[in-house]
Amino acid sequence: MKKITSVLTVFLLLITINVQAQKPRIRILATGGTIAGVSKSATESNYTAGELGIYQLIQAVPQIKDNADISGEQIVKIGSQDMNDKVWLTLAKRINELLNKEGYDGIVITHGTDTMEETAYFLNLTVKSDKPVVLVGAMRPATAMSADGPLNLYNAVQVAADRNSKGRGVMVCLNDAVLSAKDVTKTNTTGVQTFQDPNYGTLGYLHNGKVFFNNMPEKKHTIHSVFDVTRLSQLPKVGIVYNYSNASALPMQAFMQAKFDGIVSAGVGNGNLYKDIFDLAVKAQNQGIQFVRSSRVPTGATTLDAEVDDAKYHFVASQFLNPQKARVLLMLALTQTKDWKKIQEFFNEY
Ligand SMILES: NC(=O)CC[C@H](N)C(=O)O
Repeated sequence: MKKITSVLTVFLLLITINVQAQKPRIRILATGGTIAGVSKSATESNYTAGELGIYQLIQAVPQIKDNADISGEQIVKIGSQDMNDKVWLTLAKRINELLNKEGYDGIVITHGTDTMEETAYFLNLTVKSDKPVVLVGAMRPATAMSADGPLNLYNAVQVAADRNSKGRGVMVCLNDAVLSAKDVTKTNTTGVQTFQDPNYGTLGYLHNGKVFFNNMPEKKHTIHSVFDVTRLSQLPKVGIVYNYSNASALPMQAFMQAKFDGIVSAGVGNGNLYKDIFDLAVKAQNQGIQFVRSSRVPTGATTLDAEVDDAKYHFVASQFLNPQKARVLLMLALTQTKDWKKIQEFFNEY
């Protein structure tokens, strides 16, 4: 009996050692951006985004293999100013396969910073897993003096490999900060500290490659999201119109003529509209084009029924979503319903 117990103990010990030795399997999906950018010199500020491939990026930071089993694949090689619905659908579907069918433990996406917040929010609503998905980029090209890409990539892998990252939705990791896809925004055109959450602060931060979390996102995301793009090959068409003094209503007219499915307004103040845009918004809504009020102001919510009577016109208020993220949620909402009340509920919940 004693013999059986000791054999069993050794066996269990071996299993434990083996489990501990297994590093989390992290897949890096590369899309381009400055993190893969190349310049003629180390000090020049003009460069071409997205030049380096995924294997060069992985080779440049061998330390990412210390705590994770790393593999990579190239999805596209673009500056993120050219990001589009097709790449979003490819990314969402591929991530769902990798996490739910191929047994990966986490995903890192290298991405240009210009539209990173939009891709992050789209994935936050369409990834069907609570495993970590982390977007990372850089503000200085790979060839620059003090390039920020290598440390950002190392940090992003640490976040994707950390057990405590689970259930926090899609995250953005740059400059030692971990930010929520829903609330993060690019705040500076050139500085390495560009990504901020001006309303709620960070989800966490990194120090010496260790992740420390201090917040959990409250709004619905990933496994709690009703949006499913598995069978979609395109998304509803939604455009954004900008409000300003003496604003032209021509962009509004163009979207209506082109029969867009929805229009988001980057309003002034609490989502207010220039009068010509307001008149067309009422018409658009009556024609079945859903109108969402957001704001060009970087902080605070666009609230329901402030100066505009949303209930009367069946407009939707974007709450804390900026215009570019309100566009993402409206596109996904329109895949489910055309009912403005239901769409407003989505904007309250997500
Ligand atoms: N810092 C950057 O990544 C900007 C490069 C490029 N415009 C992009 O968004 O991909």
